[in-house]
Amino acid sequence: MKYVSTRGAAAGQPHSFLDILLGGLAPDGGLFMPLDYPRITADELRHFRTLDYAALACEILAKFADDIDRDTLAALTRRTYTAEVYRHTRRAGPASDITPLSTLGSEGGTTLSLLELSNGPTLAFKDMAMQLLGNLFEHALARDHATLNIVGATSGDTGSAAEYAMRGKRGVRVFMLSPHNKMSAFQRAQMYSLDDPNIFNLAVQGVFDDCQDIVKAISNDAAFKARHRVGTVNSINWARVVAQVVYYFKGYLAAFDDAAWQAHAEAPLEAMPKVSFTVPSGNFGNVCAGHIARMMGLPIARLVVATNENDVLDEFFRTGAYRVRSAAETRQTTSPSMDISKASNFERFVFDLFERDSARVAGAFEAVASQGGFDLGGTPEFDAIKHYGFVSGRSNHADRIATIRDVDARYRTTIDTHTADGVCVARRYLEPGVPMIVLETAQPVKFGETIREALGHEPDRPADFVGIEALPQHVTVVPAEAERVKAFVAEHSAD
Ligand SMILES: Cc1ncc(COP(=O)(O)O)c(C=O)c1O
Ligand SMILES: N[C@@H](CCOP(=O)(O)O)C(=O)O
Repeated sequence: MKYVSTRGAAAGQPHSFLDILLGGLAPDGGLFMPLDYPRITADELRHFRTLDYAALACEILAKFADDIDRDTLAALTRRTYTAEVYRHTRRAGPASDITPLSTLGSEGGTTLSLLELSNGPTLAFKDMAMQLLGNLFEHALARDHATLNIVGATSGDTGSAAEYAMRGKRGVRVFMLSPHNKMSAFQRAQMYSLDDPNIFNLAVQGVFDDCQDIVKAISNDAAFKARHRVGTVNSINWARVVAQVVYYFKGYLAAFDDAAWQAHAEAPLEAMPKVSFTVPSGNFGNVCAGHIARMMGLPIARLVVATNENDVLDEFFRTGAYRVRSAAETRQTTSPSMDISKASNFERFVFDLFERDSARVAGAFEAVASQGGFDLGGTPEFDAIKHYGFVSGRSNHADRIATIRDVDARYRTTIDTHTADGVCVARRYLEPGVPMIVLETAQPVKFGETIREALGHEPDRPADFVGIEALPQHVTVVPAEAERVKAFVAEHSAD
């Protein structure tokens, strides 16, 4: 499989998977995308049902990473997706399911379920891809005898997932930018209490988008990037997205019982039953993976993009206007990891929507940089969005509180604030006979303040996180200036 930039001008393209594994943006400022999508067959889908998570991940990754030999890939996925690593499961299924599908109940003539993606070391869906990335990076660096300085941005969960995945890894240093004082107390403690010598936390005086802009500025500085061997772990990195594709397949495979599979034992892909997914969204990385799964042929009816009060994406899918917000307009909410007003991966979807016309994509994102957005309202592209299954909705603090209370009362299940945004919006799109799967993106303990407000008690806390907020914290506060961050990286980078 070869990869090209969404903006079309990346030198030396197309590239292989290993070529683009460690980097971030393409050299022309675009994002890497596969030249085309590998398509699955109905028989393949039926075969996937016999596989455990590690084997399923190997099958799907092999379609995108054909420059890693199959045995190595199998060993890497087997080492990553273990019951020991994804051990924080609370409700359904054995831990070895890795991402159990947990049925809430029947609503609107269908089944409403949660796909548990937060059972890994840091209790958020980021662990699903990040643990694999840690092992892939180790493989690539060992091959090249190289070192890597990872510069990343987080609104709360990517940071801890990356740091837990990379801590102690030889030749790797992590410089993680987070918005100063804008994450939950638990999220801050998770990141800042690490004292591994290869981990550096930088609290940026700004919002998440400022952190992300700095990461992109560094990624766009080819000389700095090369001199300090800068890599990235945000979802601008293609490997992050592709690792997230796997659990859409897993969710689909778990959504139907044996009788339904038997009834479709000979059915072609078009006749297989469909599911819908609702995805709490901010940077568009998670739902972008759903889009890719759908483009590969996974029978998905709807991809529901759920936002919080920071509703840039909801506005786009309702009206066609993509209008990014300034730092001052970005709200600090109780689903803080989604407090994002410039969604990095949205460009990947626009690339498909514009039928891979990279000049048009470049023009649209130049308009984002110079005029703050673009408007597809009333154009054929806006009409075409429905063919991709996308719909959207937003929720707010009151909705989150009401949804957390309702799910707790009806189903004896405590959900986190981001998953609550998802459940709230999913309920607007239930269709009889089409199972609705909401991606559970974090565990409630990460947002204890809001859970207390909603339920009047503390969420359950895994034993390994008891007392974490009281540990000493290690963080350097910096202004939202790329040059200041570069100077810090240059001073502390791995040789
Ligand atoms: C808990 C949680 N939910 C949802 C999101 C939004 O996901 P994405 O940025 O991939 O759209 C994030 C951050 O990415 C998150 O940490
Ligand atoms: N919500 C994320 C923001 C970064 O998203 P990413 O998927 O691009 O890494 C976070 O929790 O940090």
